Amino acid sequence: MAIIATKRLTRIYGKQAARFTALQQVNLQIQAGETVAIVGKSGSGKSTLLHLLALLDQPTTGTVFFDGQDTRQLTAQALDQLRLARFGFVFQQFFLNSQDTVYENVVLPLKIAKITGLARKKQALAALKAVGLADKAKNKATDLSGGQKQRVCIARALVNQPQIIFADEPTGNLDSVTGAMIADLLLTLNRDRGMTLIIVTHDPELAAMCDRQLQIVDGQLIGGGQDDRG
Ligand SMILES: Nc1ncnc2c1ncn2[C@@H]1O[C@H](COP(=O)(O)OP(=O)(O)OP(=O)(O)O)[C@@H](O)[C@H]1O
Repeated sequence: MAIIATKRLTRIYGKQAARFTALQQVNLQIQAGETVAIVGKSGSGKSTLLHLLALLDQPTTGTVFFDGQDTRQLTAQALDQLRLARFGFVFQQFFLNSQDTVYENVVLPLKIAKITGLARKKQALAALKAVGLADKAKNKATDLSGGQKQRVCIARALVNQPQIIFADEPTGNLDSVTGAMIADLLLTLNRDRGMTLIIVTHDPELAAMCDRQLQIVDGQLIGGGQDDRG
């Protein structure tokens, strides 16, 4: 069974004259362990789709299924729990607490999940080690390079051992060499741990490294969805 599937997923922003259909009737399936790039021109609806798949936003019509479950049937609290336990997020703008240490940033999802004591410390340090930043644990986040900051974000995303990592332009703020390192790191997590990766990207190299590309044109999925029967 697909870990994520959508049926006629549609998102309309605004009302009346400002009404805009950002995503239209998207049907797709993503299997556990896949790496999927969401590609398309600026404004085509990529981030809109990612936010819906990650259950950060709700469709106007249509459905997202997670592990076969219709997510419309979940309460807000159940959705929060699901995201916290199963999803990790990486964004272009990092969203680190810059005055906190690297360790404090990475440990945050574990605190929210109420994991305490030695288990928390071990998990956070293991995540930092996985991204090659164990030696920077005590540094302030603000003192890191762009590539290092993104590695902290990846450590934070994987610290809860999620099933899926959602990334929105994870290499967008990085030079090409650093971007390639980050792309490699994400793909390594998929290979070594089986984490499903769903990545919005303008970076053709990163997109080509993924198993599959979902092509979005004007809010419609024109290729790569696996299931377009609707
Ligand atoms: N909150 C919103 N209210 C109104 N329109 C929105 C909103 N968010 C996005 N849009 C519009 O929906 C369309 C799709 O936006 P989206 O951010 O999904 O595109 P994108 O493909 O991710 O673009 P980019 O590559 O530039 O990030 C755009 O035309 C955008 O202006």
